Amino acid sequence: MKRTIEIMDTTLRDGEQTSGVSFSASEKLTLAKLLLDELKVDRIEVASARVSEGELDAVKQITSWAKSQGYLDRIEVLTFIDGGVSLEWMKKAGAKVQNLLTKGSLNHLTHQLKKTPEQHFKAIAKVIAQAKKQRITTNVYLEDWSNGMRNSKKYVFEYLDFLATQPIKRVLLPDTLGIITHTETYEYLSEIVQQYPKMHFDFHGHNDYDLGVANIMEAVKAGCHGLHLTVNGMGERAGNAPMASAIAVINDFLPEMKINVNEKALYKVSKLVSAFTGVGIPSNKPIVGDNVFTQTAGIHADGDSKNNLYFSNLMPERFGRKRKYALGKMSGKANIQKNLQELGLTLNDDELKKVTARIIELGDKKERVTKEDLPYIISDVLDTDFKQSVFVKSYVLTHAKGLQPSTTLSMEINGKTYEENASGDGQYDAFMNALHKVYASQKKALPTLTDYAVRIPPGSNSDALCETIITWEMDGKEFTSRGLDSDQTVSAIKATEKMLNLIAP
Ligand SMILES: CC(=O)SCCNC(=O)CCNC(=O)[C@H](O)C(C)(C)COP(=O)(O)OP(=O)(O)OC[C@H]1O[C@@H](n2cnc3c(N)ncnc32)[C@H](O)[C@@H]1OP(=O)(O)O
Repeated sequence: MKRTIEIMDTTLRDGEQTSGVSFSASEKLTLAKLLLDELKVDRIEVASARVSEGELDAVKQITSWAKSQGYLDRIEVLTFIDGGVSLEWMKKAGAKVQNLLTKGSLNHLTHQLKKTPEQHFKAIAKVIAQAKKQRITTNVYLEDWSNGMRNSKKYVFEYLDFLATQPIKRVLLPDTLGIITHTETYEYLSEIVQQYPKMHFDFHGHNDYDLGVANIMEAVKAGCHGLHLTVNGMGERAGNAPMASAIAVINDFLPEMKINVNEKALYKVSKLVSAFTGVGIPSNKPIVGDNVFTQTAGIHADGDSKNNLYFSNLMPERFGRKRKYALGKMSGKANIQKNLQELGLTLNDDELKKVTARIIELGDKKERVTKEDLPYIISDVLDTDFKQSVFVKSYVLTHAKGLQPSTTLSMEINGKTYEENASGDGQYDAFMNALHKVYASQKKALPTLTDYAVRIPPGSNSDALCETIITWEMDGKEFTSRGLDSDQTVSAIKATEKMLNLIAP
């Protein structure tokens, strides 16, 4: 029978300890719903007690929603040994599970709390008893436990002996500074799990040596019952073990384990956390990075069409994503064919060679080429019949202090001229609102904008040029268009004009 591993997400507590990150109450509530209902993690840690009024409000909103869903026992708050102050805070917040922060190393106990083990255990027993009286469940963190195992093992086991006598639900073992190797993780946890077979142990890994995922894997093998993870590996310093990679590793390499997490929701949650925190996802971040399902080299693209030679278990569709084929100087015919197929275009061998040569030439100049540029390149290289049918003819963009930005827009579509005005939250938003009016007047739908990135193009030799790359979605298909101009809004409008021509009948 498979052994179930509980997944506790701590993006909203430990993840928020990323320098410069602060979630608003409504963002915390939105993420709490997504984490429990769509990603289907078992538990979430949502805040540390006592932090601020804003945190209190956020936890109140989450507990009130969770209560209505019957989820209160899945919402956890980190608390302190403070004579009941944290418990009072929890009561106000309506939370029912505390993760009590205690000292897992003699070093921390002696130098930070300046207590003896006996004094510490007595104070902890008091908080646990108080919590029990208030019907609050207690889990206990042994902060700096990994250092404790290295330097004060006798203390750790004395402490665990004491905890075994206490009415607690789980023992939470953090590698607080991310200092242990995968071998130590396995060794320390095996010893503990075997010595206390009736207790539940969670492992909480940090990523300071980039060993977060390796360590959670060993923790599971050693018999741990739960893992703490954060979306995108958010967290203090180098962050925590990242959710997406950890889930894929458990599913693919530990088939005797069962987890409830829904792989298909990993990408969506990752994007939302990135949007709320303003912390970008590195393009090579496993599972969720922009580039991780893109084949760049011509040989790889070719092999994909020949018995799926370059496919692995890590299929993009598992995570709600799609394989892409990059265009640039490392492209061969196969990359271009794959992109043409998606656009519904066909070229003969000779044409394909010419287009490939042009794309390599553009790549050599460090130009970014997207699938959506192909019709323009083909038309240019082969002097063929890609006729632009949609033109942004002219526009006025206004931006004045104290007034909403607005746009007056004139478009030509299949030879007919349309004019509209609209306001918006920014100049581009106003432009899009005017565009929507033009298309609505013809009963035509526009794609949804799903991503918008602005950068200085590499190799442009001028910081006055700016490139806007917009990702769109329509009828389940995702596509990207690109515009280049010295003005940011104009570059976005150029990218939008390209998109309009691609969807034009
Ligand atoms: C494993 C982790 O990631 S732990 C993360 C825990 N969460 C947080 O720290 C949340 C953010 N922190 C805060 O908002 C604040 O630090 C608060 C509200 C918790 C406390 O603020 P302050 O009262 O100003 O104290 P300060 O931040 O200086 O914390 C140090 C005090 O906490 C004490 N302390 C350390 N660990 C604990 C503990 N487990 N339980 C109780 N007190 C503790 C220290 O001994 C020190 O006390 P002292 O001033 O008497 O020497």
